[in-house]
Amino acid sequence: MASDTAPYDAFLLVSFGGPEKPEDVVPFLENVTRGRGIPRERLEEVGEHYFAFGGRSPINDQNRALLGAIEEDFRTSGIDLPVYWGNRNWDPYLADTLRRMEADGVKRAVCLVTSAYSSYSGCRQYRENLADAVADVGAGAPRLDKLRHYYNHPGFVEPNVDATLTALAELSDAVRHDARLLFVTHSVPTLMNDQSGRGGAYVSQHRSVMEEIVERVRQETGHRYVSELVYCSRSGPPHIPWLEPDVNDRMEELAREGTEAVVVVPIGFVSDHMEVIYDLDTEAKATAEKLGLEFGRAATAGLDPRFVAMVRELVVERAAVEQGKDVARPAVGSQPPSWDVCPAGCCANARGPRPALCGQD
Ligand SMILES: CC1=C(CCC(=O)O)c2cc3nc(cc4[nH]c(cc5[nH]c(cc1n2)c(C)c5CCC(=O)O)c(CCC(=O)O)c4C)C(CCC(=O)O)=C3C
Ligand SMILES: [Fe+2]
Repeated sequence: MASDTAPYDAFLLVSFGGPEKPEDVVPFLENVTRGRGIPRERLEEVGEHYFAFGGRSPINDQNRALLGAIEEDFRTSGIDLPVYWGNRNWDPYLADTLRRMEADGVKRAVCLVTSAYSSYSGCRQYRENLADAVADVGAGAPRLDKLRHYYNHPGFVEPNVDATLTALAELSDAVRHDARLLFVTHSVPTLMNDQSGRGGAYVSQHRSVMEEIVERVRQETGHRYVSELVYCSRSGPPHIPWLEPDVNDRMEELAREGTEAVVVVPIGFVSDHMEVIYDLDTEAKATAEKLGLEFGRAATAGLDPRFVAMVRELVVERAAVEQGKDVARPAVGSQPPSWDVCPAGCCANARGPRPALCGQD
């Protein structure tokens, strides 16, 4: 039987990677920040976040679980594609995974990266990592296509809507109605936002997800919650502007203005990365306690079956495109479905052009 995922003969999950034991932490941070100009004090501080969790990031286990769920979903949907996983910053490294794919006879794979939005860090840098890994492996490396951005796919947005509703329901009745929704994502340099997508896409994509969730929560609850986009994990030297406000700073202001409860909704993250379990569940929660704010945290998409099914739907959609067929491209909110092949110049590398796959340049 011809598979509806031709021309692909494998699926590749592409992610960030994280340390798994205390001895991994410093070499991991060196991998992440090589040539990125991150001050030493920031590195020491972030190292402490990892040490506080036993030197183990949750991200690799989350990717193993996601890959397992995708494999199972493929199997029950009659899709016969082997699944692979490779990282930018830690074992299993992309080049090692590509070597294994070559040895298994894989010729052409479709890739999902674990960043949903456009930015250099979340898109082009992965495209550069794929180019580097292919160059490393040589002529026998599989050909790679990257799935479109999925921040506005219903399979990503709907789990976030339900998670917001659940977190709101868990607040006490007295404060729920006037609770502030704080949609949280990873801060990036303002220049990186300016250069994201065809310009400013990082923030505008997050805003469209936030507005869609707020509207759907209104449809369910009859109340339009006052909402805003805030940031976590600011890094870099202090003289370089990054997206603001920081979630903690904003909670300070809100508490002073009389807000009694906040729900943080980490739409910038697909699972409970270190930024979620440290910056939100540990640091922001402590800030809320100090300020006397009631605090809720919405779950990330994680292993939600709709999110897992989205991966399959995107694979089938892209295969149909490659077969020359017309396809429906599900997308919710104010933004159209994203491109399959990144346009020239999108998510530019502020340090200058480098070889990248899956785009026009
Ligand atoms: C947009 C974005 C995402 C996408 C959202 C997504 O993919 O989910 C993301 C993901 C991640 N970032 C992660 C960790 C780190 N990011 C760092 C540094 C930086 N991130 C940046 C941006 C982003 N990062 C930037 C502009 C820097 C400055 C250095 C540079 O310009 O490249 C540093 C260095 C120390 C520090 O500076 O904080 C670390 C340790 C982890 C793993 C977490 C875990 O272990 O669970 C993940 C998934
Ligand atoms: Fe990061």
